[in-house]
Amino acid sequence: MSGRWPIQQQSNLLPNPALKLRTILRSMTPTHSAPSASAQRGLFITFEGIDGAGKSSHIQGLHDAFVAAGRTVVTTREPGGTPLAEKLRTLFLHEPMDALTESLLVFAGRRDHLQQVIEPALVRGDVVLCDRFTDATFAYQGSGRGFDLGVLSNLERMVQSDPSLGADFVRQPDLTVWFDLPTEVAAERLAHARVPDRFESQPQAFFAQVAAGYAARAAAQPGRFARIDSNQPRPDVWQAVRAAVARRGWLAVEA
Ligand SMILES: Nc1ncnc2c1ncn2[C@@H]1O[C@H](COP(=O)(O)OP(=O)(O)OP(=O)(O)O)[C@@H](O)[C@H]1O
Ligand SMILES: Cc1cn([C@H]2C[C@H](O)[C@@H](COP(=O)(O)O)O2)c(=O)[nH]c1=O
Repeated sequence: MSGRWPIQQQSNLLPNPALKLRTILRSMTPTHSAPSASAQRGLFITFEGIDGAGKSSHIQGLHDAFVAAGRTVVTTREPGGTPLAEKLRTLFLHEPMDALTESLLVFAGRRDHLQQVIEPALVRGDVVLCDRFTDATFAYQGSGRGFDLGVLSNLERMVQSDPSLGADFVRQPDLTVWFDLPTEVAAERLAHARVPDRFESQPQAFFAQVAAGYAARAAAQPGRFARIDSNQPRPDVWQAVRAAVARRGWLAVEA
């Protein structure tokens, strides 16, 4: 796959610090398109699913489609998205820790990411495409690790609040594209893909719990979620992703 996001994904495997820094900074740099005629509302779109569900190429595809439609796009990821949060990501993915520590690390990075990257981009009217966000914390730490969902809800409210946007404001994605794939298919795909990190090396039973966590979040907020059947050839998955965005009027329907 071409473009900058895959370069950043590979940074986990590459110990070269200069390359890592370069790829992180790239992720924070908006891709500018031709100026549009009128100011547009910012859009916050997140991408979720168990490891190996196949998000990556479609994030790049949506990036290209929004730029072609005249939008400025920021492509980013969690854990990560800022220099501080990328440092936390490295610890998160590679150091042993319990579920509370995982949750605190990921929400600390999220706070920085929101303040430094996501909220400013939305104020500018950009499209923010974020590979994973808080639904991943509920799915992985909550459902996967069995960590207290009430504590996660409190952290979500605290970290995603912004008093300048209202006393009760809690930032949520405008759309969450959920790539749903049977755990055995994801395991098969990952077996051929890369060296596994701390999460990717978990057994299928863990991913079954994570998948149940995503299903519960989607059932609780059906308007925000678009479930994509990822157990199809890549072009069909792409059509479904594009249609989910087009249905909301944010991209034209593809001919
Ligand atoms: N529709 C598909 N059919 C077959 N293989 C696919 C499909 N989509 C992606 N893959 C392959 O599955 C593997 C995982 O895909 P990808 O890295 O895009 O998943 P991901 O959801 O971004 O994973 P992670 O969240 O773990 O980074 C890759 O080797 C990719 O080439
Ligand atoms: C945001 C977030 C992520 N995780 C897990 C999910 C994945 O296994 C990794 C991130 O790797 P990716 O290849 O970039 O998808 O981290 C999590 O456990 N909790 C979270 O909040």
